[in-house]
Amino acid sequence: MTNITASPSDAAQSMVRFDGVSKVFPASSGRSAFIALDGIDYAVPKGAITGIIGRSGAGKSTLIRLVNGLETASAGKVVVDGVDVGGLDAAGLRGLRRQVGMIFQHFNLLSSRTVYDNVALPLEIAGVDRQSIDRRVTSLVDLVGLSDRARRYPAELSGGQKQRVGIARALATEPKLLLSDEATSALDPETTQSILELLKSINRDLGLTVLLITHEMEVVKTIASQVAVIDKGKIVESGRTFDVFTRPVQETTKILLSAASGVKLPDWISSDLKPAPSAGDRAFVRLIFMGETAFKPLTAQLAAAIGPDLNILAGAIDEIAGEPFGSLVVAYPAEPDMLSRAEAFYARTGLTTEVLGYGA
Ligand SMILES: Nc1ncnc2c1ncn2[C@@H]1O[C@H](COP(=O)(O)OP(=O)(O)OP(=O)(O)O)[C@@H](O)[C@H]1O
Repeated sequence: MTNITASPSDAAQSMVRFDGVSKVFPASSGRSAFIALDGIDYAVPKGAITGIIGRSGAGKSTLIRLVNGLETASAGKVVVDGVDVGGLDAAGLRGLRRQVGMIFQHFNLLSSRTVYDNVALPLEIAGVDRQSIDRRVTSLVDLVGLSDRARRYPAELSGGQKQRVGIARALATEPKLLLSDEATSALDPETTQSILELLKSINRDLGLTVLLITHEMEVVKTIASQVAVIDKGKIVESGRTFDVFTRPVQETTKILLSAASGVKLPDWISSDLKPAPSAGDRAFVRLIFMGETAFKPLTAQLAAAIGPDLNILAGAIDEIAGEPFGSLVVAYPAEPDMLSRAEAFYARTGLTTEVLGYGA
C-alpha cells in the first residue's frame, strides 16, 4: 500500500490531516452497525487540488463531511489547518465552516433568492455589513462570469450557471479550503470542462486548497495533482495523480481507472491471454511513454529492433494532471532471442512496459 503519512515537517504543509480516522454508523431500524471509514491516515496538501476516488459506497462522502464537521469521527482525529475538528464547540464549528467552503452535485441554491442573494447569504449569516457584502458579492459574481445574471433566480439558470453560483457562494467567506462533492456529476461534458477550468483558476489565482470527491475519473485526471483511492472505508493507494493513473498498484484502482487511462485491449484479445507462452505464441506488451520518452520516436526504433514481426494493436496519447502520457499495445513472437532483444531495447531506452500475457 502506498500511503502518505504526515510527518512533523509535512504537518505544516497539510491543509487537512486524517489521523487514524474511523466512522461507525450505529445500528438502526433493522440495519446493523456499519463501519464506513476504517483507520484513515491521509494528508491533504496545502494549495493543491486533491481528488478522492472510489466505488459507490466506499466512504467518500463520509470522509469529506468529516472535514467541515457535518459528520463526527468515531475514532481518530481530523485536523484542518492545525485545528482538531473534534474539539470544536458550536461557535468553533461556525468559524470552521467560514474557512471551509463546499459545493454540491445538486448545487443546493435557495430558489426564492436571486444569484446575488444566494452568494450574499453566508456573509449575512456572518454579520458582515451591507457595503462590504455588496463589494464582495459583486466581485464574486464577476469572478464566476455571471455579472449579467446577478438578478436572476436559480430556475432561470442552466446547470453550469447554477454551479457557478454555488462556487461564488462557497467563496464568499474567503475560505482556505473548498470541498467539492461530485460538483460536476450532474453536468454535461462541455459544462463540466468549463467548471473544472474555473476551479483550476480559483486554485491557481487564490491559492485555495481544493479537496474533491468524484466517481468521474476524467475530473481527477484533468485537475487534481494528488489522488487517493478509497475502498471499503480504507485508503488503499495515494500519490501524484500522474503516478497513480499511469502505474496503479491495487486491483480496485486498476478497475476504476481502466476506462480512464491508457489503452484497453479488445476483449477478444485480453480474454485469451495466458500468463506463460506456449510454442508459437506472441507476447502482448503495453509500452508506456511518459516524461521525456513521450517525445521520442521510440516506436520506429522498436520496429527496427524487433523486425517485421512487430504488430501494433492499439495506441493513445493522453494528458494526465498536465503531463503527457502515451500508451501503445504491441505483440511480437515470444521467442527467446526476440524477447531478449526487446528487453535490451526497453532497458536501453528506459521505456516502462507491462507484459499483458501471451497468446496466438
Ligand atoms: N447516516 C448513515 N447511517 C448509516 N449508514 C450510512 C450513513 N451514511 C452513509 N452510510 C453508509 O456508509 C457507506 C459509505 O457511504 P458514503 O456515502 O460515504 O459512500 P460514497 O463513497 O460517497 O458513495 P456514493 O459515491 O454512492 O455517494 C455506505 O455503505 C452508506 O450506506
